[in-house]
Amino acid sequence: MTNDDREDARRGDQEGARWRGNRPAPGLGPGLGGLLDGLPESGRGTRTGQEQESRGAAPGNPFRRPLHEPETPPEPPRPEPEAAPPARPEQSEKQPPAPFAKTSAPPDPAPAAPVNEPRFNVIPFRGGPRDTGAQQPEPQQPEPQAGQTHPAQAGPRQPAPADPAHADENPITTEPKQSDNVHAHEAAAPLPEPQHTGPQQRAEPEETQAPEEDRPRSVRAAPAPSGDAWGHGGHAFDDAERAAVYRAIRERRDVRAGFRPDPVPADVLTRVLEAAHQAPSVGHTQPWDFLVVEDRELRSRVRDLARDERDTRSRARPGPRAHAFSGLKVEAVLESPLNIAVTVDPSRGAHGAGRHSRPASYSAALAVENLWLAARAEGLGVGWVAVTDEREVAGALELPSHLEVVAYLCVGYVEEFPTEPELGLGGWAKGRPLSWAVHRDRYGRRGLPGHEPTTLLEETIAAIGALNARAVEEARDRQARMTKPQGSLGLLEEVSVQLAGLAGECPPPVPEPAAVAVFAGDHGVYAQGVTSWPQEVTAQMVQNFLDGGAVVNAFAEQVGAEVTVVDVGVVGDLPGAAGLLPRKVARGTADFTQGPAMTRDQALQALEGGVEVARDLVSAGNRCLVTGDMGIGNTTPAAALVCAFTGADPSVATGRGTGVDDATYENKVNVVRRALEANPVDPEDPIGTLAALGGLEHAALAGFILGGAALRVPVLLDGVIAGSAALVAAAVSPESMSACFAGHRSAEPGHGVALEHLGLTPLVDLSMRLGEGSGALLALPLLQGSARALRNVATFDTAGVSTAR
Ligand SMILES: O=C(O)c1ccc[n+]([C@@H]2O[C@H](COP(=O)([O-])O)[C@@H](O)[C@H]2O)c1
Ligand SMILES: Cc1cc2nc[nH]c2cc1C
Repeated sequence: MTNDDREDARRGDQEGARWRGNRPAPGLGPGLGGLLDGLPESGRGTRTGQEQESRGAAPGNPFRRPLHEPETPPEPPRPEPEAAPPARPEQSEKQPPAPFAKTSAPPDPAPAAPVNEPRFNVIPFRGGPRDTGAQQPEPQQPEPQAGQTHPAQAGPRQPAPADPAHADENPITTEPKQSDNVHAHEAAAPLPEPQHTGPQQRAEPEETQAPEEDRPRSVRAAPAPSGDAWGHGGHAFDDAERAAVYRAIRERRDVRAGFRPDPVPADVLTRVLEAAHQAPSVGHTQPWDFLVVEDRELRSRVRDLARDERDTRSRARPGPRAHAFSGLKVEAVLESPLNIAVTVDPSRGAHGAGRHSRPASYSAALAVENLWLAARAEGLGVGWVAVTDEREVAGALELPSHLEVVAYLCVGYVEEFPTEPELGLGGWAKGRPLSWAVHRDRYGRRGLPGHEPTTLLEETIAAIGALNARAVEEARDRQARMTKPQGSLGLLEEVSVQLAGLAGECPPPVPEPAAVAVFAGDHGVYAQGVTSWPQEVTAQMVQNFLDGGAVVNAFAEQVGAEVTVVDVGVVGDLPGAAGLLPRKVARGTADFTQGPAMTRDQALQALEGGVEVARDLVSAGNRCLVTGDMGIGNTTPAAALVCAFTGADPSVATGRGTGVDDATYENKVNVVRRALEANPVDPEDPIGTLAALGGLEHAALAGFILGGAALRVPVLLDGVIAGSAALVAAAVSPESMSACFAGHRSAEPGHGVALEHLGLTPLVDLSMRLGEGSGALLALPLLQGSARALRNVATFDTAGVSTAR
């Protein structure tokens, strides 16, 4: 085969070129241009008619087939076809079709579609897309007049009206979407706004209430969407009381600093303790005790324990996390006027109802929450010192040996209550929207009350949008004004522009901290002799990752990234360990030379598993997601996916993986060819194709990419396994590529084919072929450097440097 023949097989295919037309048009710098070009000046986004179509029920929609179809069992194994001879160009008429080569004509020029901005379910960055026009500022609420209820006390907000600009964007659910800039949890509870004045105008106790028409207007039942505002049965609190309850819940904070030394009056403290003591307890055992600690000597002991523990843990954390951890304040133990240790006696009421199944600490935790809410209502701050080992605290407090410490709390009046949870303000973690946590009837059927349940995948795809045009423009403009010759940062300039467009702000946040997720799975095609390594190496390497002994650990440590390993399909059992997410969908895939590798449901489960991992890592405060993989034999399904999605011939897309001899390589090419023949794929069904030809880690990686894109967090791709998963993600949602950066180009030839097809330019090209996330982690500082340059480098005007003549 000549080079020209190869080129023909890979690229000359007209149909392949047509499918490529479905992705954003290339045009900017090498590779990245495809993602950034075509952003209309109007800043109304890039969604083409065709892309719109791909979200709806129109022809060309990858979801013409429902995502969750009734399961049909894979066909029974077919007799093994005769081994095909090695691929030769003259046999091209026998080659399997390139299904995704046939799907689409080139997109129409971008019409004035809405700007794609963070929206429903997107966790906005702090200081995020506000200035892009993407997020409308909260309407200014007038300060309450005397006797009026402040809007902040008014209970959960009404659902925001659907944003007409996006009203048609989710063809899968029929429910109106919530406004982009409203967190689902903020808009969730449909309480009517209070109509009355203040807590002093309380409703009469229930039994003495006047007839409705005789009550003051302020406490009359407000018309409510369902039932009356007094609640069905008339037992609800009045509006002001409910608002107060919800306010205490909403404004409770874990206060770490800013305690005032003023003493807490005895009556106030007693009320707060009384509230704690009224907590529900399993079997009404009330297993708690409250040790009020004012003695400075005792408190100093606990403070020292907390400080030592914090410093030890901070040293064990990767770079940016260590910094954040070392900033955790423990001084509140002494700054606050008193501490309360909530203890539990596990032996109390051991024969009580329900105690066999619920440990006493459950009840004590409820007492802590009651205490916390009552304290908030009294204007008292509470900080839970959670960094310490509770047994050591018990020792420091000289507790009787049958008692355990459930919580150690700092209590006192405070300078202020933080507006948001402090860990959120410090970039440690972001709250999960309520809609992520509510399932209907069956786990996975997500939907808030009153909304049609949807799947995680549908919701994720609906949330993905293109780059923010205004931020892209600002970043380009700034690049041109920075104190350097234009273009001198090469590809990094476009990388920074893409980061800005993704974040919806210029300069964009530096993508740190980063987390690498290594998705691990095994493969039925292993039986076809496609690799020279034993299958058990997958599980053994997972253990190595968890023990910190692999290349991914070394490279992750270097760049301060956290390593998470996700078992989506390892054959063997993996013992539970910190850093391992057990998300096994199956014990490996089926042999795809005999039929589909996975059922559709398995592929969907793995995809959604990947989305969840992305969500959780971003909720944990990560600002960059790095892909990793582990799976003996997984370069074979990767090659098959590359062939299916790009039209490349197996002889072009297949490589030697971990390293195989010539005979094994010939066989591997043949196996890929047979797999494509055994699984005729529907060009309009990318998920069916994934199920037929992919692996569980490929599916999870595709979900991980989609999940990152929906949250507008950069996804740094590793090698050929990630590249093949990105082909799936792009077929499902072309705009998801706006979040993707190719960390490196692997030596595996299918990776180059995939990257070219996707229009991604690798940041590093070191002939590596390890996987695990190794190549992407080496590229992480480049991604971060591009954002740092845009943030930190002075412009010609501010630095007083002359521009070129
Ligand atoms: O990332 C790549 O491009 C890459 C290229 C070759 C091999 N690998 C890794 O090697 C394993 C699969 O190789 P193989 O030969 O068993 O298919 C799997 O664990 C991959 O992470 C990874
Ligand atoms: C040892 C080994 C380490 C790996 N890391 C990723 N894939 C791998 C494959 C093998 C065989």
